[in-house]
Amino acid sequence: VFHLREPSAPWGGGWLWRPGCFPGVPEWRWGSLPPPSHHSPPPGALWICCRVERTNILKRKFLTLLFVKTKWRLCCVSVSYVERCQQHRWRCAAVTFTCPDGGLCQSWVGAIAEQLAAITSRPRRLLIYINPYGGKRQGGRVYEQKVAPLFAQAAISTHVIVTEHANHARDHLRTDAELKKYDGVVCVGGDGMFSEIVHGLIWRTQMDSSLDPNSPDETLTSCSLRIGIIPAGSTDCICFATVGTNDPVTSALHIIVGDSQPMDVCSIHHNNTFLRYSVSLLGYGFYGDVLTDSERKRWMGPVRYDFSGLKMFLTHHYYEGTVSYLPARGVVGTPRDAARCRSGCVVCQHNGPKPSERAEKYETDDCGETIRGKFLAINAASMSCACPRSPKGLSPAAHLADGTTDLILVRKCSRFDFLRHLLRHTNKEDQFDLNFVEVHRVVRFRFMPRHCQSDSDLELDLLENGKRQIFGQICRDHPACGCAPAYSSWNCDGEILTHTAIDVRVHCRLIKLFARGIEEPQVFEDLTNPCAI
Ligand SMILES: Nc1ncnc2c1ncn2[C@@H]1O[C@H](COP(=O)(O)OP(=O)(O)OP(=O)(O)O)[C@@H](O)[C@H]1O
Ligand SMILES: CCCCCCCCCCCCC/C=C/[C@@H](O)[C@H](CO)NC(=O)CCCCC
Ligand SMILES: [Ca+2]
Repeated sequence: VFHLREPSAPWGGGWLWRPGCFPGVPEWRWGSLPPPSHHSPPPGALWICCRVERTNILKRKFLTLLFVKTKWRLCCVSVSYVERCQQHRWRCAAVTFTCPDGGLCQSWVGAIAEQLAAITSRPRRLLIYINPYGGKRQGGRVYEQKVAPLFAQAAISTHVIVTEHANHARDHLRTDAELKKYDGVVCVGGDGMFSEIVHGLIWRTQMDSSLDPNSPDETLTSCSLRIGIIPAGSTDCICFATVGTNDPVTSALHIIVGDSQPMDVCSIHHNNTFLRYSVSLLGYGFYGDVLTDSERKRWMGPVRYDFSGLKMFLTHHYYEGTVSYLPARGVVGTPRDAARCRSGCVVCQHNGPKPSERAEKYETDDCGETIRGKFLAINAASMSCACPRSPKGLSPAAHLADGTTDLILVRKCSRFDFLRHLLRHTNKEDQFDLNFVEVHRVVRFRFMPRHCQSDSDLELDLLENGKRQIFGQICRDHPACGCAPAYSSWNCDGEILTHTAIDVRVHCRLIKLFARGIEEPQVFEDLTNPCAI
């Protein structure tokens, strides 16, 4: 068999179904839309990638038998398509149509090519960054063996850059990359690598729009290029929470079919200076300490988080400070909802489109809430943060693109209670249904650690809590004492922030991913149907 890919054969997507009137093939029909009689995809009608090949097995066989060449020339059209498997995984499958007539075969190819060319959402040129040191250091191998062949099959042209140092991808995107040449940017690595791409693209977009990223009040311009994630990191929570699985082939197929999922991004500022962007977890206290400790153990690979997690759980530090926030008003949904953000989420559709109106309202609205206290953890989850460690995530009902973040405050409590809270991230129980945990859906918040509070605030504390506690705090601030530290660090999507006093604002749908959100199970229940291709 030899494959003869038509040089002009574009790759794209559409629907294949039966019965129909594809020329010469009574069984199957191809089109860019599903058949009108079906409200949902019929069994077996899946997104398609098309590969054209011409085989001459029979030709060769019969030539030796001195059969006339033209009579026995056999043409095949092989159509590759996406097949849904268990647990949100996608795989590439193929169906081959044989045709005794070369001209007819060419007309099929032409029909398919026409349909595919009409689909503009599919990327044709991608800029790819590979972090060779992420996770288990398998990024390069995963890309070469599992992803590159699929992109080649789909006729996607790629420019691949293997990063040589941290922030290589971010800096290249900020200044050097010729973004007009591409339909998307792909990172092969973990959440840290994704964060680099996000920082590079957002920065570049704001510069191109002459906007000031340092101002927390600036309405930022959304990035036009979509980002693909080939998971090869330690947590890979962005991929898991937007696709439902951490599987390189599945992610590659979502890129090939041109999916698009908008996502909220938080900008973090200190004294009107931009620090970083966050798309998943912004965590002070427990998650900040876990990250600080685990960075020293990078050599351990992904297991470093389990080790540092256990250590920080036993250490049981709490931190004092003040959190002020602006609740998300006029939005549908709360952090305690049973409903989850899924593909085509109606909450995101309802809350998402008018984010700037809400932001303006809040800028002139001074009625933020303020909470002062001792916290084991302060977490802001702009999305569920689901990952293999916690399949429902830090805030299971958070939304990918609703313009809000869920602010979770875990007050000082016993080790036993904190363990109950942590364990509930891994089972069906509600981690917020505890009297020392509160959760608020917000559009903006500030945190001020106690040691940064103004003198007047400290005097107020003195009056409220008595002299002894203030002296206790001063003692803790003193490094030589060996007492509990007065402040933690912020874990911002797996990077440590340089400041503890921060101002955070949510920017609704600032970026887009090559994903579609997690699909509801019934979408792929058809799999078990014997009619499936
Ligand atoms: N060539 C490189 N050498 C060293 N560090 C790099 C290189 N390329 C990227 N990095 C940095 O490595 C860090 C970690 O990478 P990555 O996010 O891919 O894996 P991870 O930390 O294991 O996974 P996760 O973020 O999912 O926990 C990133 O912050 C990135 O800036
Ligand atoms: C004693 C049993 C305890 C079980 C507790 C399980 C709770 C797990 C919640 C996991 C939440 C992950 C949030 C994602 C954060 C990522 O942006 C970040 C970068 O990859 N990862 C970490 O900071 C790594 C954070 C790792 C935390 C352990
Ligand atoms: Ca959100």
